[in-house]
This record gives sequence, structure tokens and C-alpha cells, in this order.
Amino acid sequence: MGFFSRIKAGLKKTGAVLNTDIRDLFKSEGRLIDEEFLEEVRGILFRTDMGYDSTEALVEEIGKKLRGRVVQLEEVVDVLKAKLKELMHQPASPIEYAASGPTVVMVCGVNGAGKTTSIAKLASQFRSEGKSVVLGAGDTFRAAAVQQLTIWADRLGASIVTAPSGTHPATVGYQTVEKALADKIDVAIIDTAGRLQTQSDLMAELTKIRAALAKALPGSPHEVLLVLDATTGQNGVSQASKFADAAGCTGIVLAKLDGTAKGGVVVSIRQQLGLPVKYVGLGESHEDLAPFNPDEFVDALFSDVLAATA
Ligand SMILES: Nc1nc2c(ncn2[C@@H]2O[C@H](COP(=O)(O)OP(=O)(O)OP(=O)(O)O)[C@@H](O)[C@H]2O)c(=O)[nH]1
Repeated sequence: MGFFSRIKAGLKKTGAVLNTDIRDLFKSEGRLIDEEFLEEVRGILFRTDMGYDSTEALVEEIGKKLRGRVVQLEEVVDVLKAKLKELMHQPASPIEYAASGPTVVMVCGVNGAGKTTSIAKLASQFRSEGKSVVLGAGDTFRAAAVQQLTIWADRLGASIVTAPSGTHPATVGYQTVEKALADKIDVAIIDTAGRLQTQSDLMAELTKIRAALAKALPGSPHEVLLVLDATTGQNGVSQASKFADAAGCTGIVLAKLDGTAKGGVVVSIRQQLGLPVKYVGLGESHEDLAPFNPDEFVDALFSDVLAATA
């Protein structure tokens, strides 16, 4: 499946809410765009977890372009799509590769967000591009996490650096980058233990891990990816701001987008934090990761609404 059909399948739940509800606004021949209509659209957009600012920006745009006119569904959808694309615009390349030497990617997030799965997916993607990969098992608290990552490394043909339980994760990060340098490995992906954004000591630890990577290879980490569970909707936005402060996040991997009707949170993250969504997780297999492309995301989100009226 190409990106479009995969993301369309992944966005089924969000799309269902959005498309059915918007279509329902147009039961008769066209609809007058007045305050009542705008209020109804506001409610629908809000339910997809787009957040206050994005919802207001979209409603305002519809008002500005169409207020006082009787229009068809397509015209409203066109305005929504154009504005959404504008709100989410971001650089095309998901990963900022190092100019030379290994590219170092640090991965963080709350417990159960989908970090390990996302690391496996990223490793799989890099391997399919012919890149060599080393994983750093930085979750030294949980033996199971190390085990799981080791299984993925074997399966995907990646190297792995592990350390005895209780080793400081910054040490594992440092050693992983050292190995990448020594063995001329293209990409080092450093796992970190899950933590809550309210645990200030653990958040400070992220700053230390980051510093250790920079010490092992100045200029690294090249990417610090925060894995967010899309099903948490707006909660993800507050998580992201804390992680961004502590770890200097460069982008988001939005996991579990397939399991939620809250896919609109993508818009909110971009708007409120300025952080690009770099990848989306669309299932549990190591192949279920897609680089995020805002234009295709928007087209996929609204594809059913137009198909139904075609
Ligand atoms: N449907 C779906 N499930 C996912 C996705 N990503 C991860 N999962 C599932 O979410 C659960 C948690 O994923 P993990 O990768 O173990 O999460 P983690 O953040 O590493 O967890 P901790 O190490 O406990 O902090 C697992 O059951 C995964 O299979 C996704 O994109 N879609």
C-alpha cells in the first residue's frame, strides 16, 4: 500500500467522525454559511482534537471566504483543506541526517506510548534504505525492554548496545555512539525509559543523556524524537511541551494513529508547539510507519467526504 491508502486506512476513525458529521450539515441543496453553520463546524472540528487555536483558525477562514453565501459541501471542504495544509506546512525531509559520520537519533516518551515499536519501525525503514543501524538499549530499568529491543535488532539486522541493569542511560547512549563511530554505522537510535512529564528527576535525566551523546559526537543528537500516543489526543500536547524543554525534541512520532478518532491532534501539535510530526505509526508491525506528509494527510482525511458525493 502507498502512503495515501495506508494513512487513509489509519485515519479511518478520525475520518469517519469528520466526514459523516460534515456531510450531515448538507442534507439539503447547499447551505447558507452563517453563524449557526460556523458553530456546528466548530463542534465537529473540536471533536477530532484539533485544539482550540486550530479550530478557530479554520472556522474563521470559512467565515472569511464563504459567509453569507449558499454553498455546496465541496466548497467548504476545499477551504478547510487549503487552510489545514497551510497550518501544518513543514520541511519535506523527516530526518535531518548528519553531513558525515553517523546520524544519532534519540527517542523518548511516556510509558507505553509506543517507543520500542517505533524504534523497530524506524530501524526497519533505515535498513530498507540500505543504511546500517545500531540500537542503544537505554531503558536500563526494565530487562524486558532490553530483551524486546534485542529481538528487534536481530530480526532487522541491526547491532545493539546493552548494559547491565542499573547502568546510567547516559552511559549506554555514549557507548552506542562510540560503537557507531568505531564501526562506521550510518544511524544510531537511542532508546530511553518511559517517564512521565511530571517526574522532574527523570526529565532532567533526558537532558543528561542528550549531553552524553553530544560529548561522544559533537553536533549530535541530530534528531530527538518524542513518541506520542495519538489516542491521548490533547493530553499529548502538554506532554510534548515538557519533553521538548527537557530533551530538546526536534520532532514527533505519532504512534497509534490507526486506533483513534483524535487524529486532529496532529494539527494541534504543529500549531501549538511548532514541532513537526515526522512519522506516524499506523499499526503494530515494523512496516506500519509512514513519513508524515501534511498535504497527503489532509487529502486522506477528507477523501471519503468527497468520494461519498462523487
Ligand atoms: N495499533 C497500534 N499499536 C501500536 C502502535 N505503536 C505501538 N503500538 C502498540 O502499543 C503498545 C506499546 O508499545 P511499546 O512500543 O511497547 O511502547 P513503549 O513506549 O516502548 O513502552 P514502555 O517501554 O513500557 O515505555 C504495544 O502493544 C504496541 O504493539 C501503532 O502505531 N498502532
